[in-house]
Amino acid sequence: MFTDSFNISSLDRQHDKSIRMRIDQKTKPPGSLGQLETLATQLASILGPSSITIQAPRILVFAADHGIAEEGVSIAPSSVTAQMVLNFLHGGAAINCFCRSSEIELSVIDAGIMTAIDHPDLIQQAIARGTQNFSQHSAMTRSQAEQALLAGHEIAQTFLRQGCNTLGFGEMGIGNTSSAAAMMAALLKIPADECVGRGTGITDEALQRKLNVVARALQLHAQQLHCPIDILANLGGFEIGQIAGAMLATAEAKSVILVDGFITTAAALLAQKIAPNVADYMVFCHESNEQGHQRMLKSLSGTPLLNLGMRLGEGTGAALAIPLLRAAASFYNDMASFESAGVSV
Ligand SMILES: O=C(O)c1ccc[n+]([C@@H]2O[C@H](COP(=O)([O-])O)[C@@H](O)[C@H]2O)c1
Ligand SMILES: Cc1cc2nc[nH]c2cc1C
Repeated sequence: MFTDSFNISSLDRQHDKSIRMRIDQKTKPPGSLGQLETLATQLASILGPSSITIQAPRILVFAADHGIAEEGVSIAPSSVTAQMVLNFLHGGAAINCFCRSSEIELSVIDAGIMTAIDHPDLIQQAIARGTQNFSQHSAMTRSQAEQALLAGHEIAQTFLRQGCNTLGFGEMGIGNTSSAAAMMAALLKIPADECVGRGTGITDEALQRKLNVVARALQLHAQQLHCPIDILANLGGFEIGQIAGAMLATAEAKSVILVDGFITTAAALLAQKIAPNVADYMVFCHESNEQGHQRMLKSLSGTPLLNLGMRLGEGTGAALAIPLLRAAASFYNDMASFESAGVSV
C-alpha cells in the first residue's frame, strides 16, 4: 500500500528518565520553566539527549491555489496567491521579516499556483495549476494526491540531507481554509460547523456561504472519504499534500517538525492519519485565531507554545517559535546544576 512507504519509528523513550533528571537538577524550582521544559524534553528525545542543537532551521512555505475560491469563500481572489509568492521572493512579507529577525532560512515552493512564476529562488514542483472546485468535483486525482505527498517528501529530504534538523512549515493559498476545514471534518468525522471559520476575515454572509459549500461538498464526496489519501484527493490542496509529505520525511529523519496554524495543522493531521508516529516529532508552535484550530490541536494532543491572536499562515507562527526552541536548547545544554553552582535548596 502507498502509505506503507513512510517508515517512521516512534520516539525513543529510553532516555526520558535521564532527560527529566538533568532538567530537574538545573538551578531552578522543579517545573518552573513550564512549557520550555516539555519542549526541551521533546527536543532531547528527538535529537539526542547529550546536547540539543537546532541546526540550520528552515521554513518551507508551500503555495497553491484552490478551485473552491470561485465560490466566494475568501476576502481575496486566487490571483493574490501568486502576488504574495512574489512578495515572499522579494523579501517583503511577514514571514520574510520574522525569518530575517531570527536568522532562519526560508524556501518558497510552488506546489500548484494558478499561474506559473519564473523566479530563480522559487522551487518548482506544481502538481497542477490549482485544484478543481471541490464543491463540484474531486479537488484532485488520487494519483495527484500521491504525487503531492511524494514531492513534499522529496524536498524536505533535500534540506534534511544538507544538515538541517528543524523544518517549519507554512503555506499560502487563497481558499485553503475551506479545504483545511473540509479535510478536518472528514479526518475527525465531525460536523462542518466545528471546522469552518473566517479564514482571511470574511463577513457573516460569506461565512454562511462557506459553511454551506463545505457541508455540501462533504455530502457530495461522502462515499469516497475512506482513507487519508482519498480525503486529500477529494477535499485537499496541493500545498496541504506536499506539507504532509514533507512532515513525514522530517520524522523519518528524526528531525523536528514545526507546525504553524490552521492549514498546516490540517496537513499535520493528514500526516498523522497516514503514519501515527509522525506526531511525536511535531512541535505545535501557536494557536491560530481560526475557529477550529483549537479542536484540531486537541485531536493531535498538541499544546501550542504561543497564542498571539494570529491568523496569517505563511509559517509565521513557526518562525516566531524558533527563538523558544533555541532558548530550550540553551537552558538544557548550559544552565548550571545545583551541584555545579553550589546551590542547595
Ligand atoms: O494559519 C492560519 O491559521 C490561517 C488562518 C486564516 C488564514 N490563513 C491564510 O489565509 C489564506 C486562506 O484564507 P482563505 O480565507 O482564503 O481561506 C491562506 O493564504 C492562509 O495562509 C492562515
Ligand atoms: C494579503 C494576504 C496575505 C496572506 N498571507 C497568507 N495568507 C494571506 C492572504 C492574504 C489576502
